[in-house]
Amino acid sequence: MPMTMRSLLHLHFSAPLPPCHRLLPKPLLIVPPTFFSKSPTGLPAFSSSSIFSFRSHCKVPIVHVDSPAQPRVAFGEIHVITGPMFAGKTTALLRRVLAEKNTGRNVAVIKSDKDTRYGLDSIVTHDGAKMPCIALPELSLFRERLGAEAYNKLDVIGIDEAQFFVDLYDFCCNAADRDQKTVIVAGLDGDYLRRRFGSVLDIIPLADSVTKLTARCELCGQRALFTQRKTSEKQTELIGGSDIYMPVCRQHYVDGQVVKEATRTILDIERIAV
Ligand SMILES: Nc1ncnc2c1ncn2[C@@H]1O[C@H](COP(=O)(O)OP(=O)(O)O)[C@@H](O)[C@H]1O
Ligand SMILES: Cc1cn([C@H]2C[C@H](O)[C@@H](COP(=O)(O)O)O2)c(=O)[nH]c1=O
Ligand SMILES: [Zn+2]
Repeated sequence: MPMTMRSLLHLHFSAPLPPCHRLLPKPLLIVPPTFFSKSPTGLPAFSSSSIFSFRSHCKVPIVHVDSPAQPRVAFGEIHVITGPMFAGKTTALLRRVLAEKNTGRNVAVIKSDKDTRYGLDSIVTHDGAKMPCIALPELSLFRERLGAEAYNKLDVIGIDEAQFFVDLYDFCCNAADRDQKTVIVAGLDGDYLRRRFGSVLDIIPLADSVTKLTARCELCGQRALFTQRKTSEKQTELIGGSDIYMPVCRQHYVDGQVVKEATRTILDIERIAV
């Protein structure tokens, strides 16, 4: 049964568009050639006059695809790499961006300017591997900092320390849905209390792929899923490396929390006793 014009338009416009699409240009109507050719019943799906009226009624650009098998790439991609500290997130990001660059694609890497551990002009792994990057307080400044012409030529955007970007969701949404970029995002899923960290978890529904990496537990060598803070600071954001944090398995995370609670209780008792 050939799709009728009304059902096609209903299908195309009935799905509610999520908020990030508010900035998008008018939606494209992508139709395969079969839409305007013979229908399975042998009757033309639409006569030439109805095509004209379809175009005049359909107030959105119509993009023909060459064939249903190879539609033109009209959208980008989002790939998320997450896990605890020392899991290899930056290493994986660096490798994927290099792989894209080696295929001739135009790449750029962004990191949060809050990450001052190794300077602001590169992303640096805990092993010391480096790649030039642009350090920003917010992702919305990227296009302006790079320049519109250079941005439009970009194929791949890498983002490191993604947990520090408050505008991660909208940036990724627009870069992939509107600007046809491949966005590769590396960031912590949880903070030292195993709570969601920034907006990394928010972009999971937008993602083509999600990779959760693990490190090695500093205390037993098992898979480390969590990051334990070794110091007593309580704020969520505290920049640092192995001086402040260590990756731990579930058992040693829980044990560590018990020790911290017991220590806190003893200190409170001593404080009261004085
Ligand atoms: N406990 C650990 N478990 C795993 N890797 C560790 C550990 N401590 C140090 N490393 C080193 O850290 C590297 C990962 O660094 P990096 O890619 O910057 O991780 P992330 O970005 O996830 O913090 C590993 O290749 C390894 O050499
Ligand atoms: C767990 C945790 C980490 N941070 C900071 C510490 C580092 O500067 C980065 C993570 O770096 P990496 O590339 O993943 O090694 O985040 C923080 O501010 N708060 C935390 O709870
Ligand atoms: Zn352990």
